[in-house]
Amino acid sequence: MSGPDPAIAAVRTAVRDFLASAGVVEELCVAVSGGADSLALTEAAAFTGHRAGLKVRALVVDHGLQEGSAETAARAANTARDLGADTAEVLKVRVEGAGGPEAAARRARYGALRSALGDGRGLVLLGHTLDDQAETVLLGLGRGSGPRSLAGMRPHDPPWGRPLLGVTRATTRRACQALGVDPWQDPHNEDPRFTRVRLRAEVLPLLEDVLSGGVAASLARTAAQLREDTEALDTLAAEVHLRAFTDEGLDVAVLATEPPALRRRVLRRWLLDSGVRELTDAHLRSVDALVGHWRGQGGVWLPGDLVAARAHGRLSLEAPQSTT
Ligand SMILES: Nc1ncnc2c1ncn2[C@@H]1O[C@H](COP(=O)(O)OP(=O)(O)OP(=O)(O)O)[C@@H](O)[C@H]1O
Repeated sequence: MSGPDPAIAAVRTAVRDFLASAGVVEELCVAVSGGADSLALTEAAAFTGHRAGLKVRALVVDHGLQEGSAETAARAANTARDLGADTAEVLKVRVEGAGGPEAAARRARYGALRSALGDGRGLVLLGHTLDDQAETVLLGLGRGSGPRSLAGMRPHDPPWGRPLLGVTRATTRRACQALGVDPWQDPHNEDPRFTRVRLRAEVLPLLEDVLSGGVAASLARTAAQLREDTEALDTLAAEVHLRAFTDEGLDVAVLATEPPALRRRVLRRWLLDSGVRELTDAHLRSVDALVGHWRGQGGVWLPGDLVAARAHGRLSLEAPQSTT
């Protein structure tokens, strides 16, 4: 008796392993764009989910941005049902707000997917692959991002789940072929005006050639290693935060004895939790200088209209003094 096609089996195994390590899942959803990644994922989620007694809901977001988007979404929903999803819904969203159409679409998409999920312990599976992870890491390296960005996307990031971070895009394409489905090709994925498209089409193939292959897997491995390091450092930083915390602000004496890398993690968490938005590395280093390079300097202005200042051995965060 022959088993399933190897590509289908590889995707199913990835989903099975992911679900086995996900803890209790009460509701299993799959975010379906209609592309090869999310269709292969849908089949594997239905196959694995049904064996675990779970119903599988396919969620397709229609951003309404491209002509014929409603038909594309309806087709994706139908294919998801054909592949075994128990239900398939199209979520129509309005794309608006700051940051350009890509960012606005992303916000609307994740907002709609989150709202579609019930209150229980539900998961929305996303079809990001090993290649997506490699592109994220490479992009981050080129832009000088910190280890948090280079750690890439997390497989378990409730309510999001990414079971395919160890599966290549070529495998999901082969799985779709073996399943007899014709995935939707997003025209944006061919458009060289997008940095990510050029990275995918030009930079990664060249790197693969120069380094004799295996680059995408290596980049994904680097991300996984950095993720472990980042999580360990975050745990240590949370302990320092607890020791430094007082009602009047953070105790400088506690922070000053810590290595800068740990100190900046404490300060980052403190600033983000206090409402600072779009914190850059330069901001963070200026706040850190209030501890590590103290020469009586004034407060640091931060996005979100807040000022971090040092007084009486404490760091505090306040609204700026009005000058009128
Ligand atoms: N229109 C959509 N409806 C439902 N899910 C979607 C849609 N578009 C993307 N997704 C989900 O997100 C996954 C990643 O998609 P894609 O790589 O196109 O997104 P991205 O914009 O590159 O990444 P990110 O979602 O991290 O911004 C898909 O495999 C799918 O699970």
